[in-house]
Amino acid sequence: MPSQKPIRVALLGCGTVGTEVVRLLTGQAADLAARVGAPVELAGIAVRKPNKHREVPADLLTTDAAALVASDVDVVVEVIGGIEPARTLLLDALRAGKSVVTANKALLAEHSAELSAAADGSGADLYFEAAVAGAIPLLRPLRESLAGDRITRVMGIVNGTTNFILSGMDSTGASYGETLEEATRLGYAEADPTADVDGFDAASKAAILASLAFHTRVTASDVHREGIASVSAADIAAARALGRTVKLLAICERVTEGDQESVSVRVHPAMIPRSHPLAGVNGAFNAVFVEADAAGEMMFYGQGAGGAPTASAVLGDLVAVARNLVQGGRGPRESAYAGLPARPMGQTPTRYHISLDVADRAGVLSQVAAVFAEHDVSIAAVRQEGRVDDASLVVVTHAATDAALRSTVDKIGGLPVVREVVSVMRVEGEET
Ligand SMILES: NC(=O)c1ccc[n+]([C@@H]2O[C@H](COP(=O)([O-])OP(=O)(O)OC[C@H]3O[C@@H](n4cnc5c(N)ncnc54)[C@H](O)[C@@H]3O)[C@@H](O)[C@H]2O)c1
Ligand SMILES: N[C@@H](CCO)C(=O)O
Ligand code: NA
Repeated sequence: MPSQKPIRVALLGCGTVGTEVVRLLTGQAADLAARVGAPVELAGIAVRKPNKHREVPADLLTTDAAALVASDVDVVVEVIGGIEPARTLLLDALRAGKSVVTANKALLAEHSAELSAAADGSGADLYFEAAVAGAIPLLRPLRESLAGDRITRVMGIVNGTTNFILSGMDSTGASYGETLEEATRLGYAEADPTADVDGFDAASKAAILASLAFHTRVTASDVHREGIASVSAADIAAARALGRTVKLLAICERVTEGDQESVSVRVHPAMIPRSHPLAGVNGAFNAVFVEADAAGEMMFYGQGAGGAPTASAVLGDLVAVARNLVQGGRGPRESAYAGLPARPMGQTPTRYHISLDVADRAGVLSQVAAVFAEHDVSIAAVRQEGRVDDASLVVVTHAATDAALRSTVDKIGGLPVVREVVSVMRVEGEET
């Protein structure tokens, strides 16, 4: 057993993740001590409701999180969530030289500059593996394992709730509303699912991923965000007809134009081929596809949410910061030296799938094609199927700027021969 002085840990928040952090920390105390080289001791747990029943030691509970942070602790683990009071508590901890482990993506996506500066000021560690894709080791590979490579793209499914809903719509053909109800009933979607279904959660994670991948400070406001509420059963059926499926993707891309580089960071639903590795990621699982110059393509897959999986990542970080305290040294600092500009969505190259109901008569296809040509959008594939008195027309484009594609869709929707724009969706994951 290590004889070193214990590493004292303050836990802030004891909900879904916090409860599991306590369980792992106490249940594996001897192994953790051996791995760290000193006992890791829970000094206190800050909660809001001390009388709520919890499977944690009652004598450690306090409602005064600020006093716990200010007490004689070495590490602060934050699993409260939200901006305040988490921001102030963590800034106080870091400024006092206490290392921080947090799962709080919303906070990091807005305030990582301030938090990193506070950590640098005192030499404390700031670790946050649990903030993106839960248990899946992803941030450490980006920050450390791939630090010698040049990452060009990070694309993934980073929200379990929306993936559960889209997978359900795909397998049953049901509407978005019906599937959301089912997800809520089964406890996957929260009572207020806004952060998930409107893409806020995924956008925070995309900002964190892009910052690490491109050594550039990216915040949530740099991320173009679209949720899944407008994905219809018709969109899913249109994807299915083309051998594709719809996923909510977080996409972080390095865009090179001449000698200018920028980063495009976006969250939106997109059709991907069923043969793509991300297409087989169903239910509440997460997966992230990374492309780097030398390493090539990599995929990280596993449980992106849930108390125990998220606590696994928190404990991994806790062991890392505790080891640094015992052995000396520090984890990686923020690396934002590249400072690449964020590319506006309108200027980002994307591809569209457009499904239309059109009149079935001579010249319709050429009228539609003319609108694409007018906007300099090149067509990759067209499929037309005649029905009794109209026709279904499906167009898949080559890459063009998102603004040109949007204008094309607007103009096509206004053509008298177009009866209905059935489905418009971006296409990712293959060259056409
Ligand atoms: N649940 C997941 O699957 C998951 C996955 C990855 C990351 N996260 C992140 O982990 C964090 C915690 O998530 P959770 O699911 O455990 O949330 P939760 O709502 O279950 O738990 C948060 C707890 O913090 C408590 N709290 C609120 N304000 C407090 C305060 N001022 N002082 C002390 N306690 C306070 C709440 O009462 C609640 O019990 C969030 O940042 C979340 O985004 C969660
Ligand atoms: N609400 C998130 C939790 C994990 O961050 C999800 O559904 O993926
Ligand atoms: Na992770």
